[in-house]
Amino acid sequence: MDDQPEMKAKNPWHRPRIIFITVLFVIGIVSMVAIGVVQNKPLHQKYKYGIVLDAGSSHTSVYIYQWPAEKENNTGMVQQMDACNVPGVGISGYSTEPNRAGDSLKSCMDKARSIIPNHRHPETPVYLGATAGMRLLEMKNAAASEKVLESVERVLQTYPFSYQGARIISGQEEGAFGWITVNYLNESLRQASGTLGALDLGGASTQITFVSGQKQESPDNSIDFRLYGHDYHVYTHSFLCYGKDQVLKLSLANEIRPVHTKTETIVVEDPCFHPGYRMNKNFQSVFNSPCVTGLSYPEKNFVHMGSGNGTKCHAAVRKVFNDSGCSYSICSFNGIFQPRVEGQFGAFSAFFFVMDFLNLTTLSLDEAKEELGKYCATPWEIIKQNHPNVKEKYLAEYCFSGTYILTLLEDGYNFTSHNWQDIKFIKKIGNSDAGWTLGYMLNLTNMIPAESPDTPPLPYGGYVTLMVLFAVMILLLGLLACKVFRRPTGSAQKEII
Ligand SMILES: O=P(O)(O)OP(=O)(O)OP(=O)(O)OC[C@H]1O[C@@H](n2cnc3c(O)ncnc32)[C@H](O)[C@@H]1O
Ligand SMILES: [Ca+2]
Repeated sequence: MDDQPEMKAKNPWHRPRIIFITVLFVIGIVSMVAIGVVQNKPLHQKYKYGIVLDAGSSHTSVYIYQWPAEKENNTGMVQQMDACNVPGVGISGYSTEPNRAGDSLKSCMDKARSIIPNHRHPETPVYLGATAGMRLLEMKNAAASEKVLESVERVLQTYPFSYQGARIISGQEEGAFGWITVNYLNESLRQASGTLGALDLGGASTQITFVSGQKQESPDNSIDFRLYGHDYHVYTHSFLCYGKDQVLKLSLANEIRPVHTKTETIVVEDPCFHPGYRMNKNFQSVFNSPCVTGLSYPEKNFVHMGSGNGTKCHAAVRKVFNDSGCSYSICSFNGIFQPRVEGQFGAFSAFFFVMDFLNLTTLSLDEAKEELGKYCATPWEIIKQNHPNVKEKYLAEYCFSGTYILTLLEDGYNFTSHNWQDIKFIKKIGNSDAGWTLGYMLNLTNMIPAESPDTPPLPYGGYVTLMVLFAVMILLLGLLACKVFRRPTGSAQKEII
């Protein structure tokens, strides 16, 4: 028993060995933490890109989207990187010279090529979707619409991207993808809670889409989605010819009909244009659309003269809605089934442009009607003086467009003063425009899974924190163990001293 402490005290390697083991232990722990951190660190942000061309009736816009390469299936990850407005008219406006349709896209496509990194070009998908302008052209002249699509296809194929096709999308798709876009951007798809309805007003058609708990009486208007593990029963309808440019033609045509055409100068008085507004127009510009049907018209010009009367304008616009003949329990207009509107709505495109210009976005329905009445009665000269920088065509039409919007929402879709505040007039959500294009791309690239993707139980930050805490705990335990392990030796040494 006496020999033992003497032997330990004499061992010259005892202390260095403990130091060596401790150092190794510390290095081990530090390496473990370092490897954990490095291994799980997000890779240097790498983005992927996608391009969607919205070939609308009034103009084409090119949207470029980007998303972090490793997070394709996470909601809210795809963002709009850039939007480019193609100069000139929409592609359906090139029906008589189709080659110019493709050429018109070049400036925006060149821009896309310059802002997307070169090494991503071959894998960047390009989609073109045409909406109501091309639907109408197809109805009027199928061969011309085919040529226009061929022309845009030829040009898009000259770019180094992955061309995925140019086609006319259906009104149902336009409504559904607009709904997906706003709910994806609003991050409402992951939570089973409320979604946003989508209201889109274009130049040639308008769409209404919302989740409805009521019985869907018309299969054409009903879509079922399963997204991120949730089921959605969505009502949608697209009214062709009810975009604001076509309704202007319809309502003008209604006012022209009673006019006696034998007189020298035909004057059409219009309560939806400001007093003092006088413009020479061609009958053809009103009657050239398949939306304005069954009428012969004189090959003459007419004088379009404003009288600025909100009440009469509302009455004139009201005539474009047909309220008779609903074969369902409930309809919007023109015999189309529509359940009662439910929940919150995002109203975008021309709903926003017009209501925002008129400063009506935050008013109640009654206040909006009153303000609009005053605006319509304002003389055209004063309107022009007050807005010298606004395009004159838009400026002349805001009274009509505002009246159409209020009439469509109240008399058409049956919103009331009680649920008026449920409509939010929006242009963007975050940095991305509200519209059908993002939803279209998410769908075609399978970026919205039916089931919720498996997510790690801990976020990255939480994972690293836990790793560090555990490492520190093990280190402390190790040191404690060393101390306890050394204690008998120390007391034995003391005994010798
Ligand atoms: O959906 P479709 O019917 O194909 O048409 P579009 O896609 O071309 O239609 P937009 O939403 O781009 O525009 C809708 C209408 O609003 C008009 N518009 C665009 N910007 C506007 C602004 O700032 N003020 C007023 N009107 C505007 C435009 O000329 C159209 O008549
Ligand atoms: Ca549109």
